[in-house]
Amino acid sequence: MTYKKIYFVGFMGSGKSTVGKLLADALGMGFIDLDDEVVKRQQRSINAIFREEGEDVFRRYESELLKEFSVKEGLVFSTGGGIIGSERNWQIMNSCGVVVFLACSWPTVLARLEGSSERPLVNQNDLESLKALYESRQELYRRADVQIDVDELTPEEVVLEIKQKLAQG
Ligand SMILES: Nc1ncnc2c1ncn2[C@@H]1O[C@H](COP(=O)(O)OP(=O)(O)OP(=O)(O)O)[C@@H](O)[C@H]1O
Ligand SMILES: O=C(O)C1=C[C@@H](O)[C@@H](O)[C@H](O)C1
Ligand SMILES: [Mg+2]
Repeated sequence: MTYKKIYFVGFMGSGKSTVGKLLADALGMGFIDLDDEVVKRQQRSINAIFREEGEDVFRRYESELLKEFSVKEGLVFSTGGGIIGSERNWQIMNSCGVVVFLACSWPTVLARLEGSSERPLVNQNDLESLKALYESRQELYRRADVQIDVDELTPEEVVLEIKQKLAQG
């Protein structure tokens, strides 16, 4: 079955990029990783954008691309971990498709992000402030239409569970 659009949201390391690609392939839908699209469009890394123009400008680029892709059908998106911070982004996602939250515990996030240097918010923050950011976002992520608790699941199992939940409507 092809859906209009599916948007993955969740904290860094929750598996949005990994699972998004797998689900798109399983459903025969196109796949867009919004972080990768910003990098392609800007021809700079996310670290460089944060360093040279700051987080607010990165958020603007991210929102512009979300809007730009909203006219296309049959796409699965992995969004950046902070997409949920803007009401405008929610309006676009809610009006264009289904939002799926990959819920991941803090210890699992930590294990998955170990050694990561591509994520400016991981580089900039100490563990305590990164955890505070994680906690402050949970309520926003829970606004999604569907939640999958991913800690104990392989990416393939996450995909199966999403397919089941989407089929239930
Ligand atoms: N269900 C899973 N089980 C085990 N490892 C996973 C699972 N999902 C993702 N991973 C691993 O966790 C790491 C982070 O995954 P991924 O890059 O997909 O997260 P993300 O949500 O896209 O993060 P970001 O918001 O920073 O882009 C990768 O090394 C990936 O292989
Ligand atoms: O959680 C966040 O705010 C971010 C997550 C990444 O996906 C990137 O979008 C960027 O590093 C910011
Ligand atoms: Mg990603």
